[in-house]
Amino acid sequence: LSLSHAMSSSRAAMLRRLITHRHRSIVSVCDGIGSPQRQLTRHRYSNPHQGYSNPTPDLAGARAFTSLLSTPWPCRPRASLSSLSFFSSLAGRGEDQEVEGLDMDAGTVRCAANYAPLTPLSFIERAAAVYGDRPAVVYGEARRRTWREVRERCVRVAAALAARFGVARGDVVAVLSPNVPAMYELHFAVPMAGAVLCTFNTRHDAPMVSALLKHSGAKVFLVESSLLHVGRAALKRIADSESNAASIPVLVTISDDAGQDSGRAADYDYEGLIKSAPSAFDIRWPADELDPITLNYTSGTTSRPKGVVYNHRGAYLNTIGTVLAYDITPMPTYLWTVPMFHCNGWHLPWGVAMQGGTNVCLRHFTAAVIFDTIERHGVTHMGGAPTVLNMIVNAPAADRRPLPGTVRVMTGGAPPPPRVLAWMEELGFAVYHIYGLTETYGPATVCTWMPEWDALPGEERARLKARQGFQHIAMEEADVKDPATMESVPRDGEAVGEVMFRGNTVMSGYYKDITATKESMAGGWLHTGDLAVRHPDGYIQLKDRAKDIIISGGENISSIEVESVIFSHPAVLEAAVVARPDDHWGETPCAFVKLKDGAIATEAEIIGFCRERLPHFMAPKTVVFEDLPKTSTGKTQKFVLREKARAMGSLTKIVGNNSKL
Ligand SMILES: Nc1ncnc2c1ncn2[C@@H]1O[C@H](COP(=O)(O)OP(=O)(O)OP(=O)(O)O)[C@@H](O)[C@H]1O
Repeated sequence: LSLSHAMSSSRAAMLRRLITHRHRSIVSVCDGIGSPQRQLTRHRYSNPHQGYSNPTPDLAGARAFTSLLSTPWPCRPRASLSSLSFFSSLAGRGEDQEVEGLDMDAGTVRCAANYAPLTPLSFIERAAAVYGDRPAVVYGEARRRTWREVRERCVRVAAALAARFGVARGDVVAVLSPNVPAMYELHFAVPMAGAVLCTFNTRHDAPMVSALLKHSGAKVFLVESSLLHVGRAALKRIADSESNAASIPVLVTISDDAGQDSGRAADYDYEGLIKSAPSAFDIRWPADELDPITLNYTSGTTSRPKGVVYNHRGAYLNTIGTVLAYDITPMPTYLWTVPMFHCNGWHLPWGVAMQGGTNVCLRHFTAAVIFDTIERHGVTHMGGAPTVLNMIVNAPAADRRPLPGTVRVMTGGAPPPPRVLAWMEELGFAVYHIYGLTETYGPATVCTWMPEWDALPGEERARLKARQGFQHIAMEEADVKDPATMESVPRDGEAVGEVMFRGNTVMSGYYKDITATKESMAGGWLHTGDLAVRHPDGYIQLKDRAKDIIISGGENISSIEVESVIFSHPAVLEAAVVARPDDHWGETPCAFVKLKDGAIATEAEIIGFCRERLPHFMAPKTVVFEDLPKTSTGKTQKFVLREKARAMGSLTKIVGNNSKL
């Protein structure tokens, strides 16, 4: 609770009682430093490290404060990420916070002893204390740093961001980088500076990167050396279109070799910044656990990428949920094959710190590199979209190595074909299937495995594992609902509805798009746009994205089901099925198929294979053999294929009196 110094202490005390009574919580209002609301100051917190001094009372401040109080708590205005700093605390972690009554009659309080805003930053503090001398990051032959060293580097990066570039609470710091150690460190360093980390997809081109830089309002832009050409071209586009030089982010290069800071504005170097950082810096802990921690853009599979805001509380909870869902016990060795730019690496930069594990970083990988690295470092956990699993199971025998022990693999991001899951298990991997969206901090459900299923035949096990399952421990609820009535669909494995979520690991919102935010959460549930059924045992199974479902002769066809069958054909490497417009049927399934190297299959053969295994109306009527266009998160860009199928025109020709050809 912050109160204006303009008020008498008795009025302040009265207001405090009122607020506590009305909201049953203590409201942290604003920090008053470095913001236009300077006059609104923290009355009951003080922080000796921040050089706080009594400001002059000011009417505008008092008015702003009054209007804040009259605004219901959940609706306080939060217009932009930087304006969130308005609500931030001066205090460190509230050590000098006075005791506040939560319910005086019941004798309960909220104070530093029993409350700290949840944040994944606390994981690295603990890791440095508990696992200080153990390896935290391994990269290439030479790079190996302990948890104490990594934590120290993160604090120095935070100090440099604040001191060199004036990064303040709520500012956005953008990064374009593969999974190198700096990318890992920035997941802690940027929030330690009180700022918001925004990671870009490494396959984006300069126009897209410049659009996202502008949209995010990033103040600093860190670019790994192999992507500098994209980063520089993006900045040039902004410079060409902007008259205000201050709105062009500062470029910092991340390179493998410890470089020197040349001091030239456009030429900062990550390692140089660490070397020249001020030695003392107080981590800017979030004042409010709902303060933003990261800004993630969606994969752009169905439309242009949308900016999704995560908060500290959600990130903390989702990390715990994911670590538990994925059986990450203390001191794992985690291989970084999931891009950290995708939903913050499914929250495992924070998750590996939580369990004091070793992060094996990789810039690029092939199946051979994966097998080699697993063997060399004794990898216990890794993750990947189904395309990565596909790469592993199709690796030539010469590239494979025996696994040193059980390697747990978390897969998600797209529907995993049951056949691929079965092959992975045959190779000795233990696969965990998760499902979620950028809007749910990545992982939101897990196909919880029941021990009695171990005894089932391989194909049946894979079929069960391909289901998306239940919400993980940190998500309150996942359901399949009819979006018109918001009623849950019956648990019969047949009625199709939309997957919806509610809970603490649903995004804060779409950045700068309150209309889209409200729409996405209409009725108190996050609407996913994914269509699914619920089986009698409660497990959710995705059938399609709403945009991908094929409607043929009035029957719904799940493209995922047809793809699963095509995938099980021995000659097929990848498959995607989309709707082809049809004058008679409305739509018919059209399959795009990539064959394995050297394999041969004809259109008639693929269609026949499907007709033997599926109701005939579900079998593709057209098969096209070609490479599939992908997003950088490994998803097939079905909108591109749909366009191609549309261009083919109708397969059935109506020749009059409704007779067809
Ligand atoms: N395990 C899974 N099984 C099936 N589909 C999945 C799974 N995990 C994720 N998905 C799909 O990925 C979607 C979430 O993807 P993400 O948030 O990365 O961006 P996107 O939805 O692909 O991009 P955009 O929203 O920009 O079109 C889900 O809505 C779902 O359709």
